[in-house]
Amino acid sequence: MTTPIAVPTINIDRDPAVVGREFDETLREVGFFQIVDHGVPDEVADRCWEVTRSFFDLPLEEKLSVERQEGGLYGYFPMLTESLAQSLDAMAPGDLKESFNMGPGVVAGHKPADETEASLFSANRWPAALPEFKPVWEAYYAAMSTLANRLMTMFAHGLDLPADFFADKIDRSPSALRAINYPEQSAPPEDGQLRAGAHTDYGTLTILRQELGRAGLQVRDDHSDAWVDIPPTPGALVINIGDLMARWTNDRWTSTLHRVVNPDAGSAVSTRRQSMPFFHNANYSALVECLPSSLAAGETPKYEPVLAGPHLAGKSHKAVG
Ligand SMILES: O=C(O)CCC(=O)C(=O)O
Ligand SMILES: [Fe+2]
Repeated sequence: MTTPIAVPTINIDRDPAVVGREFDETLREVGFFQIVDHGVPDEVADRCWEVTRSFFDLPLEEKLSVERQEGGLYGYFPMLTESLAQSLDAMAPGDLKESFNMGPGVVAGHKPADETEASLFSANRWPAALPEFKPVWEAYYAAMSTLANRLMTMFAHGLDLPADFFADKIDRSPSALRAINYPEQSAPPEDGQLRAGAHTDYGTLTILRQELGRAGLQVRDDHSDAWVDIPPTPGALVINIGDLMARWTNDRWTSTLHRVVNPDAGSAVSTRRQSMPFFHNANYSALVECLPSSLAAGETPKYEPVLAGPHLAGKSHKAVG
């Protein structure tokens, strides 16, 4: 039997060129790692985490007052609204989760290219019952954007590109901050129904905060034909790359399949789980095509060039119908 892949923990408070090199070594094997010493202030992260829990504890009608609008991507998604497995065209029941989603909002001076981009830059919805929710989420969104930009610079180093290679491709990115609540399961799941079905993320990179003590996130290891746990680790954030980065690198870096499994039935302790992924994206009109530094002599690009925005919107709509 092959040894399962290791998902390393990397301190990023070091020379970005050295860290980028370590990212490259890891991402050639598996599209996931954890980071520590990432500079996100604890109070910004913890206040956001706590107000989010209060949001999910609100009565359903309060949550529905900020429900996602038809065709939109932001606001509250009730239980079973999304099936991530369907983003890969697999047939699967709705995921056993509810979520709240925030986008960049309307950005002054940015003129969307078309209606789809305008929907990604539409106004956010905020729950009236929690006045502190909006400023606290905006602060965490800003901290995640700053961290994502730093990681993209490190990625450029790891890919032998100029440090600012991605800068003009991510300066108007429609990134999304999401909070997910996976409630206790009082009834058995349907066949093939998970907390989050197997999927790859769609964008450049994802920054995920998991709840300590609530396992469930697993990544696919094709070499050993197994699912490998990513344990929630104090102070660490999980980083994974999405499909756009895999396309950019011609699969030198893999957009790894992952899922969130159901808790054991009849557990004596609470199995409610909260997580907060920040899905970083490239600009809507950024052309994502094989990077010359990722093409070995004699190789041809595996993917057609795509515009980042329509690729993202196409995948989201498959998952939420
Ligand atoms: O909740 C988690 O730990 C991961 C969720 C996830 O992979 C996603 O929403 O894309
Ligand atoms: Fe994911």
